[in-house]
Amino acid sequence: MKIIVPATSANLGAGFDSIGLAVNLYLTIEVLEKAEAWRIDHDLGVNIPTDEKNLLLTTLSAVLAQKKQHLSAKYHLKMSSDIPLARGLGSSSSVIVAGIELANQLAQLGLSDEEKLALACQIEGHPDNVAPALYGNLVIASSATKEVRAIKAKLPQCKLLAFVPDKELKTVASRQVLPETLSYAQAVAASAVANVLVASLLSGDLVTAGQMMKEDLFHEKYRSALVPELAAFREIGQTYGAYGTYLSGAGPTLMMLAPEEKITLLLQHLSEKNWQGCFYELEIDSKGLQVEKSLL
Ligand SMILES: Nc1ncnc2c1ncn2[C@@H]1O[C@H](COP(=O)(O)OP(=O)(O)OP(=O)(O)O)[C@@H](O)[C@H]1O
Ligand SMILES: N[C@@H](CCO)C(=O)O
Repeated sequence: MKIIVPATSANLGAGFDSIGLAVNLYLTIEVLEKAEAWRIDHDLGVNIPTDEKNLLLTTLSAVLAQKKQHLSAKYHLKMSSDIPLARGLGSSSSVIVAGIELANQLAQLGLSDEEKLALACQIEGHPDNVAPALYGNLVIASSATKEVRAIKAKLPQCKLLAFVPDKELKTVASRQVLPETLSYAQAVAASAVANVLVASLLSGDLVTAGQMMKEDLFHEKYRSALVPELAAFREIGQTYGAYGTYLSGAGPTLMMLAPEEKITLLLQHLSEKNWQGCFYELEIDSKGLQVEKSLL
């Protein structure tokens, strides 16, 4: 059995903690033979555990505990991923979604998509990465009230260009620079920008959506000191024809939405900056979580 989960790019500016899209980089988990103890073979570096401490297996345990289930067997697993870790492309959410599906498959839980999303939100804390990791495409979601609500949509036709810096930025660290409170007037203004962002995305108006990404009042201005390339990335985008730019997730990845015919020119100007990192031309993943040779 094989579980495949896409990377995700959250926030899109003003959609902080509630909007995200799935992109075509993948985490793959393969279940191999039964074993005396859990073992995960991977090449993700020495900081990623190969035993029960791995987020995949802590997620599996949390789901089994919540469902009052127990597995009689342990397995040898193979994990591979082309999602850069701690870069703002939802690496942790992809593992959480994979861990929920692993529990679903091995314990035959028969979880619905809604139950998987609710579990994922409990573990991750917000839905903007886990929802598109599960469903694919663009998802606008809220777990702010008791029920998790998620609306699936298609991103209007465009290309995605990401700059992924060489350095990690953990979500926890990137959230520490955010203010604890916003005034009533600030909250009203920030949600007005977010509302227009959503309306423009759903009506296919990427020009307005790009404006609203830039006008975010929830998080980018507080985080810009952590990602010094943001201002120049945005300026190049604006000058050479991108629809919009935003800090992907908690950063440091920067994302640009642009018409296909502008990508070469944009890449040319961005490359001249000689920043430390890689550029990725990405596509939307429209499938989300996939299981091959399902046990259910
Ligand atoms: N394949 C994996 N196996 C186990 N743990 C992982 C794996 N991928 C990511 N993680 C854990 O998640 C951490 C990164 O999560 P973090 O939320 O900081 O960033 P991200 O999910 O990559 O980006 P963002 O949430 O901003 O989109 C890693 O440092 C590691 O602890
Ligand atoms: N919305 C989250 C995404 C990263 O988990 C943030 O920006 O902190």
